[in-house]
Amino acid sequence: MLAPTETLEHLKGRLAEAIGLLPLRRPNGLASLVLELPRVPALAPVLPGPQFQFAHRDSNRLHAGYGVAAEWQAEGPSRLATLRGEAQILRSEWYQLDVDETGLQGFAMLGFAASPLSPTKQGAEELPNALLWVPEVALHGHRNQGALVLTTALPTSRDGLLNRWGAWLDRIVPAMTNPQPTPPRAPIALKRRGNQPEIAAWEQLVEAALAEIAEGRLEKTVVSRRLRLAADHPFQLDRLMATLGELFPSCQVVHLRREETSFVAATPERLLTQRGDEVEVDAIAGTVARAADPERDAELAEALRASSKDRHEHGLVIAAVREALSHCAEQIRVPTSPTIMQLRNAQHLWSRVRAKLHPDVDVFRLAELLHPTPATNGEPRAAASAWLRHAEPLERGWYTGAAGIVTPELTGELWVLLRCARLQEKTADLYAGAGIVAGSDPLCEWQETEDKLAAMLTALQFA
Ligand SMILES: C=C(O[C@@H]1C=C(C(=O)O)C=C[C@H]1O)C(=O)O
Repeated sequence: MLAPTETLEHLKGRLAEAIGLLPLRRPNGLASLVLELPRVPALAPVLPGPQFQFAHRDSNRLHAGYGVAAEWQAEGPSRLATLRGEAQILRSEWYQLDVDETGLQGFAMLGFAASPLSPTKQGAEELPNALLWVPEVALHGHRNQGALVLTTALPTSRDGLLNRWGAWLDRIVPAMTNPQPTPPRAPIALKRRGNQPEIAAWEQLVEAALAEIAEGRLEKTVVSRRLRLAADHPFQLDRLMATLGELFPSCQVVHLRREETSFVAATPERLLTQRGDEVEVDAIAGTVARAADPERDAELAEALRASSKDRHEHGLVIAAVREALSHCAEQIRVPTSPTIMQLRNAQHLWSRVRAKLHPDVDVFRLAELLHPTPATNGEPRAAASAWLRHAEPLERGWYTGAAGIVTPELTGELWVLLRCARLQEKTADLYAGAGIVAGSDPLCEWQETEDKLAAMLTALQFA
């Protein structure tokens, strides 16, 4: 195996050899150079500046990006259509040079806030409403194979590019070989700095949702809350990412950062995975806690499986996913009954829905059709969005939005942004929600959000 300095020299050598093969004088578009890595880290290093990371421990997949080679932002009801238009142009103008024949290529990050409309309440994001982002450096790892993908906007000069990309390699390659950060031995004390809404206002919010349901205007809605935590030292992002990966190996661990604020999640829920003409969607709704005692834990799971309220809540998500897919796919397959997804702090009813896509359906179209599902918004969709916009006292920002990876062919995988926090120095804002249907109890739903918040809260104690 190559030592870190040898890896750096090797990659710089490959860069110097290959740079002359790139069409740097083209008047527009992007050029990417794919360089094979002899060793792939489980996690991408956290560096200063704009970056994103998606790490999934169980499937050994890592996608990360640093710097901005190109980006497009959009807002409003046609935000995904706008970004699709940009991506279609990009697709025809993106040159990829895979000198090491890795079969890997550059990719973009697509992400968007819960609502396409501009914020009306306090606590707005630093992230734009919707963003398509091609990083200057991408790190791609799957099992033992990995690559660094360097990307530039065209036209550009050979010498300037050699310097820029060389400097990126100097920053990233040594950082990639750093040992995994060690978490503190004992959990750090975090102070609770208040909820939005507090419990009394939450009860009123749930009662108001139940009244909408009783009057037939809504069938389901998902109300959410924010918990502010304070630490006595700035959170360590690299430690947090490592801890989330360890605690939630089946979840997608996400980090998004443009400026000062880091958005971090460990989400169990995929909005969609598109592979060739196949699409997979997670329907996850219906939740109970975990119990330390295995017998009690199994009883809880059984009660969830048998609960008609939770099955109804779950069924609404399946019906909406089915309806969304009927516009772009056929052979929609839904399991006859949901299985139980067990996470450290909660267990959910889960159905994996699959379908065969019509030709020319891309990830933007799928996101537009599927998001938001009743798992995070409600049913009917438009009525639930409108009701939440006026009734929910917090700005969700990217919580319950989605983010993931888009390939140059415009396929990809997007994750619903749940079990997440916005971090700024020593402050963390955590978000969680609960689905309300007829029969929901406000205090049980509050407890459910506590269980969901516990995911990020536990991890933050080791950051
Ligand atoms: C809204 C959240 O989770 C969603 C709501 C669920 C429910 O109400 O049972 C379960 C999983 C998620 O789809 C959250 O984690 O904040």
